[in-house]
Amino acid sequence: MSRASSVPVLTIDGPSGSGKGTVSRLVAEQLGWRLLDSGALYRAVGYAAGMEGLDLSDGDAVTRCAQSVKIRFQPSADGADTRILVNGHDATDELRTETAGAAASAIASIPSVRQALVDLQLSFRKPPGLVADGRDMGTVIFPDAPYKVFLTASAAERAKRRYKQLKEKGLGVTLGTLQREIEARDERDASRAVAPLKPAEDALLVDSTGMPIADVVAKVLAVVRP
Ligand SMILES: Nc1ncnc2c1ncn2[C@@H]1O[C@H](COP(=O)(O)OP(=O)(O)O)[C@@H](O)[C@H]1O
Ligand SMILES: Nc1ccn([C@H]2C[C@H](O)[C@@H](COP(=O)(O)OP(=O)(O)O)O2)c(=O)n1
Repeated sequence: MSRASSVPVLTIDGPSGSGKGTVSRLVAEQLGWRLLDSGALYRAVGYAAGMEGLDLSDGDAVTRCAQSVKIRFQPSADGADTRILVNGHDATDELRTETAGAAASAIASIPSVRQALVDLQLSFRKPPGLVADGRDMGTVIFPDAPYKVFLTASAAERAKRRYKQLKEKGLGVTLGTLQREIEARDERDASRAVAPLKPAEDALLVDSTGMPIADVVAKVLAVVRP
């Protein structure tokens, strides 16, 4: 799937709440590499399909939406925050909700939707390098990446992290519901026929349960700079 390229890629795949987004951003900053948040693309398609009033299980309609949607990552002037524009609308806050995560997971199981996002993802591979965060970065999109990590943590810890994160954003959630939602999403992402959530054979497995973020970042950076 990926075209031959000499530009290095570090892939960071794993389940929801394992810390992929946080670790990818910090590692990309340290390396001075670009960042691909592939989950945001699936979230944006789910969101755009919802805005169009589409039935998320209507594969043809959602695929047309994925082929035509305009997604733009717009970094703030100081680079500390990135806004995500979907068809010109700043949808950053809506995209972070668990509802958007569940919609993303649902449309992500449609093979033609995944296919519609391939070229866009490959286009992020530019010098000096790319850190790619998702579910199938090391297995499907960048199988030739020289550096691959699969980041996990226990479901209980991932739910607690997400609970804290959403609470801080003022979103009303309960820990029990969140853990059930996370487990349901893991199950769907891991059991789908195309590009399921699973470690690449050549990925380093990192279990971040009980591990401070700085230690995870150091471990992942060491994959690129031993
Ligand atoms: N090792 C860690 N220890 C404690 N909290 C963490 C750790 N890694 C990430 N977090 C926190 O967990 C939440 C979810 O992390 P995030 O990077 O969004 O995960 P993912 O992208 O895998 O869903 C964030 O609030 C983040 O700060
Ligand atoms: N490369 C990817 C990235 C995300 N997805 C799907 C499956 C995920 O449940 C949703 C949302 O992904 P995202 O990485 O934003 O979610 P988390 O931050 O891990 O909760 O999108 C995918 O199928 N393939």
